[in-house]
Amino acid sequence: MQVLEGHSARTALTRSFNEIPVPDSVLARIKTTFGEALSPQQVVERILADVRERGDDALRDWTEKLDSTRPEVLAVSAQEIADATVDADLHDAIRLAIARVRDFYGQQPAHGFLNHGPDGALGQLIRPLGRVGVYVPGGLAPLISTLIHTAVPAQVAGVPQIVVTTPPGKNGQINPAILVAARELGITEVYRVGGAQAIGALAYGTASIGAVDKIAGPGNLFVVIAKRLVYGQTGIESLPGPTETLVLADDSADARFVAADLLAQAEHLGAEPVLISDSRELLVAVQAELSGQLEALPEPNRTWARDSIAARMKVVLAADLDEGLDLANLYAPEHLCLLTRDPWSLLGRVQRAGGVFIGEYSMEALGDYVAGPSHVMPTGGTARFASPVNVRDFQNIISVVGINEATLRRIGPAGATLARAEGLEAHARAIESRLDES
Ligand SMILES: NC(=O)c1ccc[n+]([C@@H]2O[C@H](COP(=O)([O-])OP(=O)(O)OC[C@H]3O[C@@H](n4cnc5c(N)ncnc54)[C@H](O)[C@@H]3O)[C@@H](O)[C@H]2O)c1
Ligand SMILES: N[C@H](CO)Cc1c[nH]c[nH+]1
Ligand SMILES: [Zn+2]
Repeated sequence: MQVLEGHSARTALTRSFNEIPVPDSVLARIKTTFGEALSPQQVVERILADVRERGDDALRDWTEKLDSTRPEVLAVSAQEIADATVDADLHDAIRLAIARVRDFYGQQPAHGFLNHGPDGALGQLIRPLGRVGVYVPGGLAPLISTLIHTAVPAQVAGVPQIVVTTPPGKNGQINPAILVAARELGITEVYRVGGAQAIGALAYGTASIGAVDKIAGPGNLFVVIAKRLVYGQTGIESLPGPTETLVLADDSADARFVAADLLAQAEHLGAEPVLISDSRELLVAVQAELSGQLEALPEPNRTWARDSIAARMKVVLAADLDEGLDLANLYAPEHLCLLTRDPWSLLGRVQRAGGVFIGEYSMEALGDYVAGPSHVMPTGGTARFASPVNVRDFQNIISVVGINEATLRRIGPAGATLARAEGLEAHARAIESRLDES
C-alpha cells in the first residue's frame, strides 16, 4: 500500500462532501438496475419524484426493484412488534445500550432561558419537534444500534411521535431485533421501506406514512443524497453517510489493536479507513496485521472489508504527532481514534471530528454500541460544520422578546435609524409609532 507524506498526504486528505467519488460497485449496480449509466443523484431524483406522485404504490414498486421484496402492507403491525423475540443476551444488550445512550443524553444541557431584567424579558423557549422520522440502515446489516442511537436523543428531547423506516429483508420482514429495540423504546410506528424511497415518504407523506417534521439517521449514498434533496420540505439533522475512521497512532501503539479498529469500520459498505503515524515501523506492522486479520474474517465480512481497504484506505507517515493532528483536523473524520503514548495530551488540539476515541480501551466499535454518545456522526468532511446526532437536533428554539417601555425609548431610535439606512420606512415608523405616544 502506498504511504503518503507531506504535500501528497495533505492533498489526499483534503475533501468535500460533494466531490466524494462514487464507488465503481455502486455505479455498476445502477447500470444493471436501471439499464443506463445514471449518477446516484439522478437515480434519487427519479425515485423521489415518483414517490411524490404515486405515494405507496411507488414505495412498493421501488422496494421490489431494489430490495427484491414487495411490501403490500408497509406498516409493521402492533402484533408483529409485540411478538418479536431475540435471545436473552441480545435482549439484555439492547436494554443496556438504550440505558447508556439515555443516560448520556440526559446530561446534555438543552434547556432554554427567560431573563427578566431591566430591559424587560429576553430569552429562548425550547420546544420538542412534533414528529420525527428515524432512518435505520438495513441494506447490508440491520443496524439495531442505529435505531437506539438516533431515537433516544429524540426521546430525551421530548419528541412525542417517532416513526421508523428501514429496508425489509428479502423475506419481506424486518429483523426481529429491530422490532424488539423499537418495542423497548416504546416506538409503535415502523415501516418496511428503505433507501431514497423511504426518505421521500417521510418528507412528502403517503397514504400509509404521514410526513415528518425532520428526518434523522444515517444511510448509504442514496439515502444521504435523498435527505439533502428533501431538505426544506422537511428538516434533516445532517448528512451522516458511509462511515470512516482515522487512527492516529505512534510507536507505542499495539499494531493488533490499530488493525482491528481499522478493520471494524472497513466492514461497513463504502467505508474509508485512514491510518496516520509518525512511526514507519508501526505503519509496516499494521499493514501486516491487517492482511492477517482480514484473512481471518468470515465471509461476507471479509469481502466488504477488503473492498473498503483496497478502494479507499489511506496510509500516512507524519513528521510527528503535531503534523498528524493537523492532517486529522484537515480531514475532519467521523471517528478520530488516538492510540498514542499520551492520548489525553492531544485532546486540546482536536478541532474537527465527529467523535474522538481515546486510548486502547475506547475502541470505536464500543462507541457504535454501548459507550453512550450516539454513533450517528458526520462523515465526508462534514464534521467541519456538523455534529453527532444529539438532543438539540430534535428541538426548536423560539426567541422571546418582551422589551419594556423604558428600554424601547433607549434603543428604539437606533432601530429606526438602521431601518432607514436599509430603506425600510415602514419598519422605522412602526418603531417610532410607540415612541411618539405620551
Ligand atoms: N455516519 C454514521 O453515523 C453511520 C451510522 C451507521 C451506518 N452508516 C452507514 O450507513 C450505510 C448503510 O448502507 P446500507 O446500504 O447497508 O443500508 P441503507 O439502508 O442505507 O441502504 C439500503 C437501501 O439503498 C437502496 N439502494 C441500494 N442500491 C441502490 C441503487 N443502485 N439504486 C437506488 N437505491 C439503491 C435500497 O433501497 C436499499 O434498501 C453504510 O455506508 C454505513 O457506513 C453510517
Ligand atoms: N460505525 C457506524 C457509523 O458510525 C455505526 C455502526 C452501527 N453498527 C455498527 N456500527
Ligand atoms: Zn461501525
